[in-house]
Amino acid sequence: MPRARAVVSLLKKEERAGFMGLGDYEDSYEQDLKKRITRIQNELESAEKDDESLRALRHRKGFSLISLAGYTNAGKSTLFNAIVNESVEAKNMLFTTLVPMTRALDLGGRKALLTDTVGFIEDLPHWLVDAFKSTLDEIFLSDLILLVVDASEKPETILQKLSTSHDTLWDRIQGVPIITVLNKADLVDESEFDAIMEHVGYMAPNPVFVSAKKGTGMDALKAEIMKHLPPWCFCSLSLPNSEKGMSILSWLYEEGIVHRVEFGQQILVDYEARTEIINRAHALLEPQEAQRSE
Ligand SMILES: Nc1nc2c(ncn2[C@@H]2O[C@H](COP(=O)(O)OP(=O)(O)OP(=O)(O)O)[C@@H](O)[C@H]2O)c(=O)[nH]1
Ligand SMILES: [Mg+2]
Repeated sequence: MPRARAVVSLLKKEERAGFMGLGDYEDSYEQDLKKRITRIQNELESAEKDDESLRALRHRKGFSLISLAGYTNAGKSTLFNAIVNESVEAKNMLFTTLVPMTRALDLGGRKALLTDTVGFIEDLPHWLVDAFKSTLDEIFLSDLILLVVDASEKPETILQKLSTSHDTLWDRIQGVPIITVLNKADLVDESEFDAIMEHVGYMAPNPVFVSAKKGTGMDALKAEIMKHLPPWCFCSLSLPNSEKGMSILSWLYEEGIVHRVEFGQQILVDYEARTEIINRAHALLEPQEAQRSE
């Protein structure tokens, strides 16, 4: 926040020509930058407040975190709304109140937090880059990044933006998978598709074409998301047929996908969940109670 505030005051001071050595400043660009700074300030403010609680909740609850990243105007917010409208929202309303641009979704039984972020802008002055970078933390914490690109731009521009986005993300994400989403497919015709694929092929081998505005390509995108979520493991567990066993079972229903339950002297349950959930379920049982096979 103090940094963002300094950024605003710096900008105010420097509103005259010659700012950043770029000569005359166009009004619209200046306005755009100011609006962006206000948004970054808001993001910083909410990020500071929510970061810890979000991270803690996410880990405790076994959520996967998916972030929308990309240049400004690529259509991230439109895509965010399209995905949210098409998906079942997870019942955990806590997240919606905690973080305005994050929604808890239920993707075929897998719970995910989808977060919209502020877009990259070209030629950010270096002192602003620092302030901006902290808003990227949301992206760096992700399990999966949807890198949204405006496919209606020239193939050269698409490639250049993809490349800059990768450079920005690469150092910090350490192997987090990136799905390239070529948005605004409704503005692209057949021959342009081919030109885009030729240009971006090596950088984005399996891009998904969507139109966030028209809602097309969403099934393919969801399938791609499911494919890239952190792996879950199958596990069979034998629980005591007791109050404790029942409460672990209901916890498993909440945290994972329960495929089969058989009630007898023991409760036999086949389920699927993140490894940390499987380990916790196991740890909740006394050694003699647990019989696990994976
Ligand atoms: N034709 C078309 N326009 C789209 C599509 N998706 C988004 N747009 C338009 O593109 C513009 C930018 O969309 P946003 O969703 O605000 O873009 P953003 O990436 O969130 O931008 P920032 O928040 O500034 O980073 C808006 O005018 C949208 O209506 C699409 O699939 N097709
Ligand atoms: Mg947006």
